[in-house]
Parts: sequence; structure tokens; C-alpha cells
Amino acid sequence: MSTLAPSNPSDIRAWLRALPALRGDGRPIDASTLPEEPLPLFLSWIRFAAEQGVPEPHAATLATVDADGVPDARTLLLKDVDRRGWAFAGPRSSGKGVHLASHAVAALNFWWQPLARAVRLRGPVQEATPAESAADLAARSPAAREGVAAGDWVLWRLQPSRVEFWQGATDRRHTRIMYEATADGWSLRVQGSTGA
Ligand SMILES: Cc1cc2nc3c(=O)[nH]c(=O)nc-3n(C[C@H](O)[C@H](O)[C@H](O)COP(=O)(O)O)c2cc1C
Repeated sequence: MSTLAPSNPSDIRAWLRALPALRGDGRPIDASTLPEEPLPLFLSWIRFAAEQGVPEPHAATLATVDADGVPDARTLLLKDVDRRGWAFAGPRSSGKGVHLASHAVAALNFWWQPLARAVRLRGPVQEATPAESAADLAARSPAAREGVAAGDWVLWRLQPSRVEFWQGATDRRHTRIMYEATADGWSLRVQGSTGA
């Protein structure tokens, strides 16, 4: 079937269902070599995605909720990641800034189609120091800095309470690697196809 969108709206359902999905080159997961915490696995997956030519592997979808609990989501760039969390930035006056001021929690989702891989995190969000936010703004191009009011730029860090690594497979025998923060570290659960 052609992948051109049908002009007749009543055909959309059939057209969508016929579009190919999960055609990425999935890799088997060796559950015996997984690290005890999610950070090293995330670093190895995003580096691998970049090496494999995944375009803009640092782009992710950030979901927040507003003061009434209504969710919203938008694409943004990951600015840093270390033990303090997954860092992203934007104006304090933006939708995400307003949401985070009332509900300091978020979810972040990466989708690396050529590898059929996704990473999904959720947890509390903390504002970085004013110096870190200013440094992030200063590192942007002059064009990107233009129009940002002084003091309106914020760097936030999502400190995940849960991280899921998802490896899709063309035979639909997907693998989910789930890390949950515990009082003294991380618990790890693997579901689905494993073994390399
Ligand atoms: C690839 C890509 C990268 C983006 N990076 C950022 C970013 O790092 N920070 C940001 O505030 N908005 C970024 N945006 C714009 C957001 O998607 C969004 O339009 C903007 O943050 C306003 O959303 P909000 O009002 O819900 O906060 C990016 C958009 C795309 C498509």
C-alpha cells in the first residue's frame, strides 16, 4: 500500500493501520550485563544512538501537568545528564516553566526509531542554581539568546524515580528494562526477550 496520505478522510484509519512501524534494527538485550543503576545504561544507549546516526538523539518529549492536573507535552533538548539528573532548559515564563512552578514533577521520553529503542523517565524536578541557568543561556547561540529576557532562562533537572528502557523487536518480542528508585539504590526488573 502507498504511504501517501489518502485524500478521503474516511480512509485514514485503514491507512494509519497499514503504515509500517517498529522497523528499526532492534538489538538483543543481554540481561546479565545490565548495570545496577540507570545512568550508565542511558549514557551507553544515547552514545550508541549517536554513533548509529540517529538524528538528534538528545531530543525528547517532556510532559508536565498544570495547576489543575491537566497534562501537556513538548519536544526539547537534553542539556546534560549526571547523578544530579537529566537537565533541560527553557524560559520560566513558558508553559513548562509555569507547570513546574506549581507541580515540580515531569516525565521525559526519548524515541530512537532506527534502533527501535525508547527511554522513559519520571520523577521530581529541581531548578538548578541561577549560575547554572545563566551558564546554559550563555552557551546558546546569539540567535537563540535573542528575545530571552534576563533571568527568565532556567535549567531544570529531572531526578528520576523510575526509568524504563524499551527495546522493540520486529517479531514484537519486546524487552522492557525497568529501574525503580529505592531507599538505598535501584531495583531492576526485566520483562520480555533477553539473552544475547
Ligand atoms: C527539536 C526541538 C528542540 C527544542 N528544544 C527546546 C528546548 O531545549 N527548550 C525549550 O524551551 N523549547 C524547545 N523546543 C520548543 C518546544 O517544543 C516548545 O515549543 C516550547 O518549549 C514551548 O512549550 P511550553 O510552552 O509548553 O513550555 C524545541 C522544539 C523542538 C522541535
